[in-house]
Amino acid sequence: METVIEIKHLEKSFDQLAVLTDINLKLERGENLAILGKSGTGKSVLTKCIVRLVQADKGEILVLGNDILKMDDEQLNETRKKVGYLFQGGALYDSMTVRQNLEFQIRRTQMEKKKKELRELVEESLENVGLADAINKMPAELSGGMKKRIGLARTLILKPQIILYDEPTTGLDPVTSGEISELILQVQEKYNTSSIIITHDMKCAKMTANQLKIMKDGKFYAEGTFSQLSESDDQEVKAYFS
Ligand SMILES: Nc1ncnc2c1ncn2[C@@H]1O[C@H](COP(=O)(O)OP(=O)(O)OP(=O)(O)O)[C@@H](O)[C@H]1O
Repeated sequence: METVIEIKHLEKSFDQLAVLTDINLKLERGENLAILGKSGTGKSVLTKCIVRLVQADKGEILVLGNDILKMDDEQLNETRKKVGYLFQGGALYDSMTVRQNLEFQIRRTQMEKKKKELRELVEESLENVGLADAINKMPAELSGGMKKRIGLARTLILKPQIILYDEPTTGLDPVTSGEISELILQVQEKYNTSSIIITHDMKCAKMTANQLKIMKDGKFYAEGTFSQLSESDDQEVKAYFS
């Protein structure tokens, strides 16, 4: 097995607020890890630390073998190309068509591509999420579920080795949530990506994750597979499965 992310004793505070107190985790290649936890426990802060959108205070964050906290800007940019981050709202640019949103992702990372190659990449990533027809639409014309799919297509276009999903199914109806979870699985199988999935959606965790961790007071309180945790006698853990 190859470890793609390893975090050791990560700490992060904002002024007096200690958000992450002692985070330790390992993510292996091809594995999906779901992180559960009450609102405000620091799940988003943790994923942002992994790509240094938030600067950690202490600890080690090894991404593909290198410590993200010690990288210069160039190394950080290179690493960020390999780590896709799917934000909660999909974060599409409203004034751009779907095609332009996807092309911009490539331009932003200064990857040189010929026009034909760029067109093919855009089309392929839209096909991957089942939305080839939406290529000329504006984000305002898309439903919430479609926006999430396009957000994922935009992440996939860079062919990341790791994907960080921040609440990929929040705000969606159960059927569409199921479709997004199915898509997360398909991506993992097709590209052998490794993912961290922050979610409140237990169905999503059950469908997608090889391992689950429950966060509480800035650290992981419990961990295991879905079936292991679902059989736990601990009241705090049980609460997630009731
Ligand atoms: N840039 C920031 N500056 C100050 N405080 C912050 C910042 N970012 C996050 N926080 C605080 O850190 C805590 C954890 O926030 P975070 O968004 O990680 O929670 P979460 O577990 O992802 O919650 P949710 O499930 O509701 O999305 C919150 O108290 C939040 O107010």
